[in-house]
Parts: sequence; C-alpha cells; structure tokens
Amino acid sequence: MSSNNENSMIDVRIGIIGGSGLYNFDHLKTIKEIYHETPWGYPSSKITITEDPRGYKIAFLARHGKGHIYNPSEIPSRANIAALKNIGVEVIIAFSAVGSLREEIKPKDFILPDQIIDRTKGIRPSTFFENGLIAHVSFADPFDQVLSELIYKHKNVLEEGGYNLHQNKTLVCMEGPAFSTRAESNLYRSWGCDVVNMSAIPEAKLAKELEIAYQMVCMSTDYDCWRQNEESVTVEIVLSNMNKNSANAKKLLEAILPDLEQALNDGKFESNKGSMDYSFVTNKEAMNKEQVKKLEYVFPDILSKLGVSPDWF
Ligand SMILES: CSC[C@H]1O[C@H](OP(=O)(O)O)[C@H](O)[C@@H]1O
Ligand SMILES: Nc1ncnc2[nH]cnc12
Repeated sequence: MSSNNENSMIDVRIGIIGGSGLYNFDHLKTIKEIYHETPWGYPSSKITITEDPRGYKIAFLARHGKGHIYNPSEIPSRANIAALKNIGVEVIIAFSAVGSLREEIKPKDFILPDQIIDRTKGIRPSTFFENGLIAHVSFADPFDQVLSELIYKHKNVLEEGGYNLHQNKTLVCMEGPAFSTRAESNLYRSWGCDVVNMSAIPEAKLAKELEIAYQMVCMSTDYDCWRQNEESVTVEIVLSNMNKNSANAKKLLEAILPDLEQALNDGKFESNKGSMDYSFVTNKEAMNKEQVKKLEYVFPDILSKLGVSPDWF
C-alpha cells in the first residue's frame, strides 16, 4: 500500500474519471502511472498523471478498467475514490454516458446534474464508514455547485459544435447492467428525472464522504426506451455517439482547466474540507481501531477529526 508521503511530490489536485468510451487522456503527456493497493483493494485501473502543454496536471482513472472489464455493479468505487484522495486530489470531474429522458436533451448534448435518485439495489459497497467507525454524510446536494458553475461557463465549447450543455438536471442511477424497461423509463420521467446512468452511485457518495468536490458531466448517447415507435437503447447506439462525446469531453476539460486551477488556488473548494468533522457517531470507547487505521489512508488527520490523541492507538 502506498503512503501519503510517497505521493506527496505528485502535486495533482484535479481528478478525472472516464466512463464508457472515455478510457484515457493519452493526447496529453504522461508524467507518472500509479497502481497501488488501497485499504479497499485496487482501483479499476492505474491512475495516469498527465500534464497538458500549458502545465496543468490531472490524475485520470478509467471507471470500468482498462478494456472495460467491470460492469457498473462491480466497479471498485471505494478503491477508486480512496486512491485519488490519497494522491492529493481535491476536485473530481466524472464523465458518464447517459440516456436522455427528455426530448430537449439530444444525443451528444452534455448535462450537469444537480440531483440524483438512487435506483441501485444496495449490492455495491457504498461507504467508508462501517465496522465500528460510523459516520453519516450530508448528501442533500450530491454535486458541487461551484464546480458545476465553473464548467457551465464554458458551454460555448459545445455550442460551437451545435450541442447543448444543460445544467441542474436530475439523474437517476439504476443498477443495470440490463437497460431499463419501458415502464421503468416512463416511471423515471414521471418522477422528474432527466437522464439515466448506472454509475453515479456510490461514486458521488464516496467522494462526499472524503470531502472531495465532485461533479458528474453526463454525456447523452441515446433516448433510452421511452419514445414511442423509436428504437430503444443498445450498446451499439451508445458507442456510436461516444466518439464525438469523448472528443467534446477533452475539449471541454481543456477549456476549464485554467479556471479550475485558479479556483483551487483561490480556495473556492475549501468549504468541502472538514465537512465530515461532526458526522461521526461512534463513541470513542467503542471505536474499532483497525478501522480508524484504515481511514488514515484517506484522512491523515483522522485522529483530530475524531477528537482522539495519537497515544490512543
Ligand atoms: C455502455 S452503456 C451503459 C454504461 O454506460 C454508462 O457508463 P459510465 O457512466 O461509466 O460512462 C452507464 O453508467 C453504464 O455503466
Ligand atoms: N439508456 C441508458 N440507461 C442507463 N445507462 C446508460 N448509459 C448510456 N445510456 C444509458
């Protein structure tokens, strides 16, 4: 397992998670590749630290692994988020292919959701706080509004190509891997959902637990199956739109990086830090010390968060 010290020289604060069809940022210069075991196992893929020609660094991780080997229920999300946090990531932009549940959200449009409805089935490990160290995260606003605004300012990147960037939409995250039935698709529409995917949960929750500013950038690939007399979603349809979406994702990221770096330097994401400080509920006497040790990997200051002194171990 790597230590924070070992990675402290990397100095990368921006994490990018690529989803279906977005498996690398290999147009940028690779500085380093990291593939370490975390207390929650190995991440989906190596983390590639890249630098763009202007000197901006990002840490890229492929959600489904190299060659797309994990289905949405199998993704080791705890290891993914823990590994990014361990190397110093403070902000995550997570790209995801989604189905559109609204006529006006066309294939190849991008969407910044501000809400999630969780339709996963409880089979994905979805918290760092268990086994004798319990905390309850505030999840009313699953995405980071500062990050969303910063990305939205660059909607012209998409508009220039004839596509839209929609903000403040509701995403429903289903278990999969089968796509929805027509009844489910219509149910999600009746609930006010705008887009559907299989990967926002538990990723968004875990980022929140680790005090990371997290925004999903959804890339529409299809109209799911709610439209009468229209072809319902298939992997072929999703992938046929992903080439264009990937190119646009790279352009969008390139446009936002200077603002993002500036926002980090200006402390715009600082309010996330310490957000878990009052979320722990386990009594000091009852805490599982092994679990506390595990959490040192992601919170080097876990003891002060818990209000215990170093000689407590
Ligand atoms: C390949 S279609 C279904 C698949 O696509 C999305 O993946 P990701 O969010 O990683 O881009 C969706 O969530 C499903 O996992
Ligand atoms: N229609 C859909 N349902 C769930 N996940 C998706 N990812 C891309 N399209 C999707």
